[in-house]
Amino acid sequence: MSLIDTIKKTPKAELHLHIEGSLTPELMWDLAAKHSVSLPYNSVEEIAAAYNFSDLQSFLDLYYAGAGVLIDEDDFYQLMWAYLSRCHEENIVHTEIMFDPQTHTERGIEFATFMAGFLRAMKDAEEQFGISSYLIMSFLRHLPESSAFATLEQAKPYFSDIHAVGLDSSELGHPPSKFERVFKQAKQHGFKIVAHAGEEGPASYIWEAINLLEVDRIDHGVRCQEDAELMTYLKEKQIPLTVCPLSNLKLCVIDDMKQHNILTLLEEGLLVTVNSDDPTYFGGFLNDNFIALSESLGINEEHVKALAKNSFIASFLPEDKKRQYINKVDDDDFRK
Ligand SMILES: Nc1ncnc2[nH]cnc12
Ligand SMILES: [Zn+2]
Repeated sequence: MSLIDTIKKTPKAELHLHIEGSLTPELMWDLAAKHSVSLPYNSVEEIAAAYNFSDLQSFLDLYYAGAGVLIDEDDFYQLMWAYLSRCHEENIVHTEIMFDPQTHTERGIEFATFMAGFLRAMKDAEEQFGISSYLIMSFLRHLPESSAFATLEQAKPYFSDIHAVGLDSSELGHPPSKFERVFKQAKQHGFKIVAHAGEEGPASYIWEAINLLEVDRIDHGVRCQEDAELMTYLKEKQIPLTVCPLSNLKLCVIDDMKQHNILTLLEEGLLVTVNSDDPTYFGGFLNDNFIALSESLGINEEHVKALAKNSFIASFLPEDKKRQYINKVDDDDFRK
């Protein structure tokens, strides 16, 4: 079997995916027409052609504008359903999905509207495809701490539907320490904790995420290599990094995929996983990220299996489920 077939057929979990970043240009176009939202584009092709970014902020500006077409419950259903259908095609059997409540509540959309759409699609995907999915509620770090506290409060009726809280948006100038008190409260409510750190920001932000937010995983974390002590710590504690190769390339964190450090980190013994981040903006879903690594870094079947196993180890699934999936990665029967 070719490596591409192995990539496609291997059961995988995805742990770093922003649902708003899976909005296709086609769905954006259709929903804009449905709600008479004006877009600064004249066609689906023009939307796709606009996706050239110089850094994280240049992407975020388009990403938040694009989310403006998501208005009613069915829009959020369609968004989630499209992503989970793609998971089914890609053999993603479990996914932990970030959503940004403030992107919607700041526009006057009710918490109940997007939660109902998301949860209905997640239930349908579980029933029709057997895909399990968890939600990660992410706070926008460019907004004040008070807004994150208000979001945590608004989420109260949905606490049992949410597995973890996270931190995303503009990293530079918004260190994890800004949200220490919110995450302390979230932890007291029993949530798992993740945070974007070390994507554009320095290694010190990764230390803050570990020491102040007490994260269970770091999202991105690729700048950890700048601090040898941090590398040793991440390895010893096996703190997972949810790495997003095509995202790093598109946002100019690296100039060339050949420079990506994911293979070095894997071979050094860090618990790294492959993820798509915002697949429709960055030119590829999960399997495309694996394929990019095979083309540029020459990853082989053993690497693919190790990365797929890591995705389950690093997930928030119960231990027995993790074990079942890890065994399945080694079980050649899934390829037949
Ligand atoms: N790659 C990324 N970094 C920070 N915030 C994000 N929100 C969506 N994608 C993001
Ligand atoms: Zn992200």
